[in-house]
This record gives sequence, C-alpha cells and structure tokens, in this order.
Amino acid sequence: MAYKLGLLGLGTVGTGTAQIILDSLGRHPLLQELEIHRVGVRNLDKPRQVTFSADQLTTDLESIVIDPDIDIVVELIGGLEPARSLILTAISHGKHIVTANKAVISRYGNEIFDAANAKGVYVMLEAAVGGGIPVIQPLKESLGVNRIQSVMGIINGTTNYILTRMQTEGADFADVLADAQRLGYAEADPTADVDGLDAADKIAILASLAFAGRIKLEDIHCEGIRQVSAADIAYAEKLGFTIKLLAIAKRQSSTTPPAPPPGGAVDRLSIRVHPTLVPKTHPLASINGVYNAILVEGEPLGQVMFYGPGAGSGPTASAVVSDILTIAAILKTETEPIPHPLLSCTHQHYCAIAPMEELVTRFYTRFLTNDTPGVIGHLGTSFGNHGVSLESIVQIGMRDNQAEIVVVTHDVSEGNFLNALAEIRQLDAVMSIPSVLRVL
Ligand SMILES: NC(=O)C1=CN([C@@H]2O[C@H](COP(=O)(O)OP(=O)(O)OC[C@H]3O[C@@H](n4cnc5c(N)ncnc54)[C@H](OP(=O)(O)O)[C@@H]3O)[C@@H](O)[C@H]2O)C=CC1
Ligand SMILES: N[C@@H](CC=O)C(=O)O
Ligand code: NA
Repeated sequence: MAYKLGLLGLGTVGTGTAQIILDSLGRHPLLQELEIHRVGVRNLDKPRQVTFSADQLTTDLESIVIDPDIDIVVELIGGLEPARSLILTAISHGKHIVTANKAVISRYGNEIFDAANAKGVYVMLEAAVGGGIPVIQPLKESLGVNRIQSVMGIINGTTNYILTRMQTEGADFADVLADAQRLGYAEADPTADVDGLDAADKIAILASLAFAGRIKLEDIHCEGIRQVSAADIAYAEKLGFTIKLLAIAKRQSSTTPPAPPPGGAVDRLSIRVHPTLVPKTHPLASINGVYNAILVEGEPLGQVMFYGPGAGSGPTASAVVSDILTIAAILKTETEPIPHPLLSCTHQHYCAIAPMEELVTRFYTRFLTNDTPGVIGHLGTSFGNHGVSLESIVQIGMRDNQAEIVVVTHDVSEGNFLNALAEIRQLDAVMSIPSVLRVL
C-alpha cells in the first residue's frame, strides 16, 4: 500500500524532499511506499528541478489539505499564513502533518497540537530546528528520562555562516548575507535570521520539549547580530573568544521562586538569544559556517552535543522525509493509530521565565573615552559601586582620537551590570559605549 503525500511548497526544502522520495534506491525500503500525490506552489510557470504532471501541481493548496486520498500533509511553504490555516484544516480532515516551519509552530503550536491530539494525528517537526540534525526526536525519545539542566546552541545557519566569514575573511556583512540567501539558507525575509527571531522560534521549541512546558515567544529575550562589528570580532579573538549567536534555555535558581506550575514543569527558566563571546576552548566555538550544534546537559546523562548542517535543501529534506517515514511506519503497524506518548505533545501549561535582570553572566564592553588620565580608574570605581568585579580592563588603542577600552567582567547579575553602565554613561570622559556583549 502506498502512503499518499500532499506536498505544500516546492522551494529549497520541498525540492530536496521530492528528490529523496523520488530516488529511493539504497535508502530505507519503506520509502518505496511513499507517493507524492499532489504538490502545491504559488507559481505554476516557475522552472523546477523536479517535474510533476499538470494534474499533480496546483496553486489551490486548500484542495490538497482536504483531499480524501492524502494521508500526510507536508507543509514546506513557510511563514504564518496560510501555513497555519492549511495545517489546521489538514488536521481537521484527519491528515498527519510534517512541517519545517518553526515560525508557525513556535506561535501556534498550542492550537495545532491541541487540534492534532483531539483528532488523533501526528505533527512532526524535526526539520524545524537544526535542519538535518536529529534533535527533536532525541529530546522526545532518547533523552526523555533525563532531568534537563540546559539546552544551548547555534541554531541559525545563516548568522553562523555570516559570523564565520566575517571572522575568517573579514568579509562584509551585506555580501555574506547575499551568499547565504543564494545558497538557500536564509528565510524568505532574512530579517528573521539576522535579528535572532528564527533562533528564538527554535529555542522556544527546544525548551518546550526539554522542560515539558509551553513557551511564550514574547518571553524570550532576543538580540540579533547587526550590532556585532568587525572591531568586536577582532578584540574577542585577541582575548581568546569567538563571537557566536547563541540560543540558551537554562533552569535558573531563584531566591524567591514562584509556586511551581502544575504538571511538574521546571519552576523558572532563563531563555534568550544573543551574540555571545564563546571561549575558544568551548565545544560551540568551533562550529562554523552553516553548521549548527545543540549542547544538552541533563541528569544523569551529563553533556551531549548534536552537530550537523543546520540549513540547506538536502540536509533539511533528510529530516522532513525521516518524519514522513516515522508516520508511515506507524500507519503500517497500527490500523487505529492512537497518539504515541513519545511522539505527540502532552503538555498544556506554560513555563515560568525568569526576568533578564536576574541573569548572572559575564559581560564584554567596549568604551570610547577621552584619552585623559584616570579614565580607567573612574570606570573601575563605577563598576565597583554596583558590585561588578572585573576580570580584565585594557586600553586597546585609539579610534577617531578617542581611547578604546575593553572590559570583561566576572559573573554579575544583569541588573547590577546595567546600573553600573547607567552610571558610567554619565561620566564626562566617556564618549560612547559601542558594544555590550555577554560572555559564556
Ligand atoms: N531553507 C532552509 O535551509 C530551511 C528552511 N526551513 C523551513 O522550511 C520551510 C520552507 O523553506 P524554503 O524551502 O527555504 O522556502 P522557499 O521560499 O524556498 O520555498 C517556499 C515554497 O512554498 C511555495 N509557497 C510559498 N507561499 C505559498 C503560498 N501562499 N501558496 C502557495 N505556495 C506557496 C513557493 O512556491 P513557488 O515555488 O511557486 O514560489 C515555494 O515552492 C520554511 O518554513 C523554512 O523556515 C527549515 C530549515 C531549513
Ligand atoms: N534560515 C534558517 C534555515 C533553517 O532553519 C537558518 O539559517 O538556520
Ligand atoms: Na532537526
């Protein structure tokens, strides 16, 4: 028996998905039982790397998601609408869903999973985080017995590609972004990549799996890479760091924890996306180009790191087709599929998120000051006034006739650090503070 697929989208990932399914030799034999029944696109006249008959190809995506012959709808159009409505309509018609769409899942996952559970269908999303890297299924299955302490990683290929080339070639931001778009890594609107929003969508998904509670996207502190300058990359390098866009979700202890939410979820999480100075000795420092890596720490496992290509046609399609295969395997072995406890979403409450001021971390800060005696002393005093202790403070050189001073702090609460910066901004000698970055 063939399992019939309705493919929504035949772009970078849709094309890779069709190519795997149409070239099944030497792959899992169950692939031969998959049939791409219909394909939905926006423009019928576009040249395609994979050809489908006029009967299969349509711009009427609604007709695909309600087609009674289709078993699995594979949503690869991206964006919020019509993706959300098409997924919900497909579920209401009893279709299983495979999607790579982290934007729709991180915003409407609650609605989608509730609908899927009510209908007894699966929603699979391995491709939505880390592209081809298996990380969703391991979190749901292989790591499920661990108490997860933290999930952190490089989960946007476009920004890692940009930062890597800025660092290794001194390349210009705009040129490298254009290359990432040409290679099919970037989102349709690359703002989502560059401003950290794509990584925020992904860490929301990872955290909800790791910490068994839903995450509100607006609770995630999010900074992108626009403010990372060539100067900071060079200074970080001299200090023994590499700058990476990290997404971090971590249990955070608090002196005044709120009552734990029902359902056994973790009490408070710190969850954030921002450029970070990563010590060169750290495993995440050597993840370059479009590669992603996700470091999970749990008890009793300890640390485990998932590494691989985080974007691109073939790698992402590998994850999409593996999800399709998992559903096909379930359909083959169970006549009445019931929600599999390890594959379906079972939590309904929201995780409590700690405010950023409570975060304890190190900071890197670059100051431009008048080149007058005692400036470094004034900076040290203001930091000291707010309990911020310094790991290093160096005058790097001169820029535009101003002294350039770089400070790295010891661990400090973000609230205290920001209070110190507010005081420092008032100092006559301080002209500007071009960069403030957190240090891992
Ligand atoms: N590219 C990557 O490396 C990765 C992408 N993803 C995710 O995969 C999904 C797809 O991304 P990608 O393949 O790069 O996107 P593309 O822009 O390359 O492809 C989108 C496809 O969807 C079709 N489409 C878009 N909107 C509509 C619409 N309203 N009606 C009909 N068809 C539509 C387009 O049709 P047409 O061809 O006619 O224009 C195109 O075939 C996104 O959710 C993305 O976030 C996830 C991991 C990695
Ligand atoms: N635009 C995304 C694609 C994969 O999710 C990225 O660059 O990581
Ligand atoms: Na993945």
